Amino acid sequence: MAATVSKFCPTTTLENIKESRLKSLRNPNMLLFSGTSAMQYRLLSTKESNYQKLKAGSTIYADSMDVERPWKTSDARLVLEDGSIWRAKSFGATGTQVGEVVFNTSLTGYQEILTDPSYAGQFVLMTNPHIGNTGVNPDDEESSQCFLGGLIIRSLSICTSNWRCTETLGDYLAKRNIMGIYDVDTRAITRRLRQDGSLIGVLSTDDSRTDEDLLEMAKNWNIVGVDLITGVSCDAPYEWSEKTDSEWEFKRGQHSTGEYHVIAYDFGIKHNILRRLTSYGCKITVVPSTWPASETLKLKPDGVLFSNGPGDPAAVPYAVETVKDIIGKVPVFGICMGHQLIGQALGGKTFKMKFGHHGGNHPVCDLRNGRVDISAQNHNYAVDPASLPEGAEVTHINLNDNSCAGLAFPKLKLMSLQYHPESSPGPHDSDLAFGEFIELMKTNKV
Ligand SMILES: NC(=O)CC[C@H](N)C(=O)O
Repeated sequence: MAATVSKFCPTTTLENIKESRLKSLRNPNMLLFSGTSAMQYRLLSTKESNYQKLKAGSTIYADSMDVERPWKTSDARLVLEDGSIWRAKSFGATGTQVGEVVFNTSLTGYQEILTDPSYAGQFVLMTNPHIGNTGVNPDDEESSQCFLGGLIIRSLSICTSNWRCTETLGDYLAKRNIMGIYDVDTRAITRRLRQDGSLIGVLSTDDSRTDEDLLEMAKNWNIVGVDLITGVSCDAPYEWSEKTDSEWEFKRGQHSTGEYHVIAYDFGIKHNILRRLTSYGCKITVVPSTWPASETLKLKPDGVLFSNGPGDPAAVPYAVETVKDIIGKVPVFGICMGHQLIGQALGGKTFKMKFGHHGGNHPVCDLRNGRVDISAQNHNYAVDPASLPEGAEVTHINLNDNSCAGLAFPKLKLMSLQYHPESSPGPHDSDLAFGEFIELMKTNKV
C-alpha cells in the first residue's frame, strides 16, 4: 500500500501512539517507528537527517496489513519432520507447501536471497530477526523469479524506509505466490537445525489439514537425489551484456569490455555472476543446463562458466557428463553447483553436509597464499577432497569446518569455488576470483 507524505513533520519524542494515530498511516512519522507489540510503538530514530530526506509529495510504502498486524493471531503452522510444530503468523501467499528448512545468517540482502535460484525446494529461515525494513526494489533481483519454497522470519517490519523501495516484502511475496511466516522462534529452530541437521518441513495456513497430516507430508518428501536444475534453467541460449551498475562498481576503471567470450551454463545462475564477468571484460552467452558440450566447443569460447544451482549435485549426471566433455579443452570456472559438478567430473564425490553453509559471514582461506576472505555462501553439499584424483588441488577451505571451498587443476586450466565471489548479498572480498579466471583465459589465449 503506497501513501503520500503530505507534509514535513519532524518528531523527536513519541511513545505509545494511539490507535487513531496508527490509522493515519499517511503520517510520515510512521517511517521512524517500528512496531514491538500491540499498541506499543518505539521511536527508532530522532536524527534530523532521517526525516530531512522526506519531502512533501514523496511516496512511502506501508504494509497492507500495517494497522491490523499487531493484533493478528497465529494463522500458520510449520510442522517439522521431527514432529515439532511451530505456530506462526502468515504473510505473502497462503496455502500448504513442503520444503527443506535451512538457516541463513546474512544480515542484509533478503531480496537477493529470495531470488537466488539455488534455494529451490528450500524454506529459508533468516537468523537476523528484523526483516522487510527496506522493502524490495527492481534492481536487487538475482533472477527473474523466486524459486524458494518459503520464508521464515522472527519479526516482519511494519513499514519500509529505503530510497529504492517500490513494494513491501509481504506484497511482493504474495504476488509471487511465496509463503512467509513471522512471529516464530527462529533462534530455537536454528538451534534445532544445528543440532539435528537440515529438516524437511511443511508450512500451512490451511486449518482443515491436521498436524498429523502435515507431519506425514513432511516425512514422505525428499530433496536428496532430485534434479532441481531443470526447473530453474533458461529454455534457450541468450546473450548477456549488463555490467555491474556504475553506482555499485567498487573497482572502477579497471576493466575493459568484450575481450573474452564466455559460455555460461545456467544451472540457476545469479545475475550478479553475469554482471561481474561482464564488468571484467567478458562477452557472455548464457546456455541452458542441457546445452551439449559439442555445441559449446563449436563456438570456440575463451572460457566456460558452470554456475550455481539448486539441489543435489549427484542427481544431475547429465551435467557432470557435459563438464567432463569440456574440461581440459578450454579454461573453466565453477561456482557452487558448478564447483561440485567439476569435482564429480574429475572423478570425485559429493556428500550432504549436516546443515550446510548459508550466509554472508563465512571465512575461507586461500591455501596458496594464506589470504582469508569473508565470503557469501549457500550450499548443503560439498566435494569430498579424499575422493579427488592426483593433480586436483584443494585451493580453499572453509575455516569454520575445514571443508573444501575451492579447487584447481592447473594442467586442465580449471578453477572452482564452493562459495559466491559475486556475493550479492555479502562482502566483496572474493571478487578477485573473477580476475583469476580472466588470467586463466588470457594465458590460454597467447
Ligand atoms: N548455491 C549453489 O550452487 C548450491 C549447490 C547445491 N545445490 C548445494 O546445496 O550444495
